[in-house]
Amino acid sequence: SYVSAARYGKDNVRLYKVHRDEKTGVQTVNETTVTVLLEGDIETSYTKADNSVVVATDSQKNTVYVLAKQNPVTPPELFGSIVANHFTTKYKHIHKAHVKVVTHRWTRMVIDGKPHPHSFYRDGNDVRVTEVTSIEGTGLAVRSGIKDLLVLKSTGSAFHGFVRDEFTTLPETWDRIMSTDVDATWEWKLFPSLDAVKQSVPLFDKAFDTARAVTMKTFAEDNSASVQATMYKMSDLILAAEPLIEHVSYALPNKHYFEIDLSWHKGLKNTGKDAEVYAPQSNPNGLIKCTVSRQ
Ligand SMILES: O=c1[nH]c(=O)c2nn[nH]c2[nH]1
Repeated sequence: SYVSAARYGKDNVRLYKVHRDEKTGVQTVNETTVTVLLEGDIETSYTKADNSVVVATDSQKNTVYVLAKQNPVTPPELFGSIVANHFTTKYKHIHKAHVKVVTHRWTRMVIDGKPHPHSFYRDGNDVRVTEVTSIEGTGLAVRSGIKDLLVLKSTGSAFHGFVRDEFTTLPETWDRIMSTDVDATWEWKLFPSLDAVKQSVPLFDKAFDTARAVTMKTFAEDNSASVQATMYKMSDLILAAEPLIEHVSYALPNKHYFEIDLSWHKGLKNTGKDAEVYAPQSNPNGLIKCTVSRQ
């Protein structure tokens, strides 16, 4: 047997950094969870118990904190690139470094109509996900995204015209609840170097804000014929917004809400146009995935 693939590192490195503006007294915070995984000439650490090739995961964790002190931690695409590039540059036997930066929401409080200088709240469980792979001699592959953005619309969603055969029981509907947990990813054109990432810094926050806004606006406004049709529209709009984005992917669970027939109780009408009381389903759920790429 032989090691056909291997990568190792530190997961769940929690990182918080504050910026203090001495002049205005305004403080800004950033909280992330970082994962580092290294690849390279490390097989002997598995096959020969040779630890001489092991950059300890503890050292990798230390490196994240040192680089966070010495460099900007935002946008996450920049910080992830700095960390990934560090490992493929400093260690000649490490040829690939994968860095994932999950940014948690701390939204500044507005108190009496004014943004508060140092108070924040978690206005949603959705996170900004950034994954950077530094490939020695090639460049930096950057993927950005949104995860755990839970959305629901109470109408404006239909599903009919699908295959009907001896396996079909699902009734057609022209008016249904649609709910999903958005997992969106957009892949940037390969950056040849860390400098190239630095030159594109203004694009990353703009792309994230656009992708989040497009996702919610399209979800809300599209008279959805299916999850498939709506997610394609979202992807197309994100590609149109940023030429450096080459692929957009969505993975959307269809979180079903089932009508409950209450007619057994004195003929109570609660189906079709009379439906008001529904049973949210934990499982099973639909799962609709797609990747839309630039022509
Ligand atoms: O939007 C939907 N897409 C599907 O493929 C599907 N299948 N059942 N319900 C569904 N809803």
